[in-house]
Amino acid sequence: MQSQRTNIILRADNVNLTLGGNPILRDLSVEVRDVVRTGMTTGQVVGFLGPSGVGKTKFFEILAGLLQPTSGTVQLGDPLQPVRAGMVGVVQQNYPLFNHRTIEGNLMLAAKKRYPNGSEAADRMRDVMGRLHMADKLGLYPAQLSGGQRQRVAIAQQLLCSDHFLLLDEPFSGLDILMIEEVAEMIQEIAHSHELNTIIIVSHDIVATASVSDTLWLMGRDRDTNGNIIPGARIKRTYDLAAMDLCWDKTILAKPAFQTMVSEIRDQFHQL
Ligand SMILES: Nc1ncnc2c1ncn2[C@@H]1O[C@H](COP(=O)(O)OP(=O)(O)OP(=O)(O)O)[C@@H](O)[C@H]1O
Repeated sequence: MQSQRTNIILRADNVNLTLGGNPILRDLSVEVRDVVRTGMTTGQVVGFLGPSGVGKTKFFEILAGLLQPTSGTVQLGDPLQPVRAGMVGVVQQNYPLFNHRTIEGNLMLAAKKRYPNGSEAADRMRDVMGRLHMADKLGLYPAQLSGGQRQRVAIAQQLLCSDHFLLLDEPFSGLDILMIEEVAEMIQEIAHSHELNTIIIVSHDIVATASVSDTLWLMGRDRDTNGNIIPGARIKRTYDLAAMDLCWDKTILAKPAFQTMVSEIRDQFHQL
């Protein structure tokens, strides 16, 4: 399908992070451009892959404005502006919800931060929950939901109080195959509900992540001429799945080019 990448809507420039004297991220630069398809609203989905301990979470926190890098900048939006905490919704794995409040009560707390007018907050909350096929769960308590349903509520919470950008930490972990498909569909649905919507997924599940992404970032470290690791991770490789015609279509999972890419990524993990 014909697509184009236009304005930059997220940009990290020469991000460095040193913790306890150890370089964790080194001169890390990356950008996300608005993907445009004629006659369609197309958001962006970036899959962010890398071996355990390489620095994904730290970069994730910097992208969300939750951690200040040692040097470098992150800008996002259209027009670009320096990231501040709250601009990016972060959905962590443990989906923190207040157990003594109903789902509606939990979500109204988030919605009122952004929409001080109670009836507007309630309208936005019902709209978001409707889009996530959860409108009938508003009266329940968190303990009455399944893990997947709690995840949806956590996503709804972030959609209500942030601006187009969502970071999902391990959205597929602990889910069975049917739930993975359902979450993948939901991610695409949210992404494509607004042109600027951009979802960044950090995950160890290469296939599920690649199946929903239009871009993949591979994070890793360089090696010197003797093969020793140079401390500090960078984005080692970017796959443009839109240009490779490997996105927005469930049938890509069966395409030989998709399978070749997945095994290439698996092989690269040993070097990253
Ligand atoms: N406060 C700290 N001081 C020093 N080093 C730290 C600190 N916090 C994290 N690190 C180191 O930073 C590196 C990157 O950690 P990070 O949590 O970002 O990795 P990750 O890629 O998200 O790993 P995983 O996939 O296992 O969650 C790790 O090697 C970790 O030991």
